[in-house]
Amino acid sequence: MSSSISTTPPEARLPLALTLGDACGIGPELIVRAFAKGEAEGCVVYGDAAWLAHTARAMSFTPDSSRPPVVALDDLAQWQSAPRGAIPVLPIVRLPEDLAVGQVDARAGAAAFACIEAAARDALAGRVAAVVTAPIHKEALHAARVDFPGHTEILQHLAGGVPVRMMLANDQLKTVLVTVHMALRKAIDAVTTDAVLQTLRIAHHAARAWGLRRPRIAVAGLNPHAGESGLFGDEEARVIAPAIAQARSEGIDASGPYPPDTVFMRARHAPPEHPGAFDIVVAMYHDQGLIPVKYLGVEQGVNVTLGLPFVRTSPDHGTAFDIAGRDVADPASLIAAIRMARQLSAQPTVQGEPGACRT
Ligand SMILES: NC(=O)c1ccc[n+]([C@@H]2O[C@H](COP(=O)([O-])OP(=O)(O)OC[C@H]3O[C@@H](n4cnc5c(N)ncnc54)[C@H](O)[C@@H]3O)[C@@H](O)[C@H]2O)c1
Ligand SMILES: N[C@H](C(=O)O)[C@H](O)COP(=O)(O)O
Repeated sequence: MSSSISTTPPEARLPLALTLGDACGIGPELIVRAFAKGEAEGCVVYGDAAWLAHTARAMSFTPDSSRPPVVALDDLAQWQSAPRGAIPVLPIVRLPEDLAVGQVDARAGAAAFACIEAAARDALAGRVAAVVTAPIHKEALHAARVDFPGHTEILQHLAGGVPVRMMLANDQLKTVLVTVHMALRKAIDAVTTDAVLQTLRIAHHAARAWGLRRPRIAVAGLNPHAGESGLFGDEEARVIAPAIAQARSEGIDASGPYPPDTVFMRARHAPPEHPGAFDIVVAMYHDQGLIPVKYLGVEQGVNVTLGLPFVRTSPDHGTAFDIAGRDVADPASLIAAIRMARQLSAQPTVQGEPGACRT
């Protein structure tokens, strides 16, 4: 993760579960590319060995980077016996051969869900060190009658409904969202004092576990210019400020609400031009928090679910149906997600119930 997060090398005892994602998207080719680059060492793919082998055959490789062999495991316990450089696959699903890459297909949605479920089960049972998820397509999931919008909500459900928050992070910026996958009209109503306070507690707890003694958390407003003293809305004074005050009384270094259009610029850590006034920005809704991180470079960003009893990371991009199957997708964000999962899972207290935090 960021150079500002202290880490220790992971114990190599448990593998990372790497889910296949939507087979019609770029996930499978990114997984092959990550293994070919030697960046997925210690990962076991929860997916379909035949589909991955087929994907690998369709990709081009130079003499410096050869096509990794795919090995189907009978059991997770066999993962360490796979040859070095091979792609070990726990065959959770068998995908139909007539799936068309680049298209929404309920069968791909159902398979993606089965892989996530299996990985989460193993993470909850302590059989894997972390879960890294390749991208899924939300329409395919919906077509498969999976009643969750994304991984965040699926994993929250499988973990028993614990409070979770989505964080998007790169080396320069970390944002944690109060609301995630919902219509903007609903998101505005879902910005409550309790939801903001819970976000602050979860973000503070997670950042402390990364090694920040007193994380500086900026809170974005909801309205333009954070309401301009009530001229453009009163949620800042009525809803957000009381959450900040309560968090501060609990020892959390929260401040704001700040004008949303400039708070990310102030938090950006890229010295010397951008010294970074804050460690984390709490954003009120999905696009407010995700656009600044993705705009800095979709290849750098990592999505982390905070609050789960296990580590879960993901690339910050989606299934990219427009380029799937063309062998042009950039594996950098998936590789960053794998690296971050290794680092965070080496931190014993990174996840879990935050409660009220006093420093
Ligand atoms: N982690 C996840 O599971 C995840 C994350 C984001 C979006 N999604 C889902 O993915 C689906 C498609 O979303 P979208 O089209 O809005 O966003 P997208 O990220 O899939 O694609 C947006 C643009 O970025 C490009 N792009 C994305 N990843 C790339 C890569 N690795 N290399 C090169 N170019 C890349 C695409 O070609 C496209 O032009 C939606 O269903 C969305 O909800 C899933
Ligand atoms: N909101 C995420 C993004 O835009 O990157 C994406 O939809 C993935 O969400 P899950 O991790 O919940 O699948």
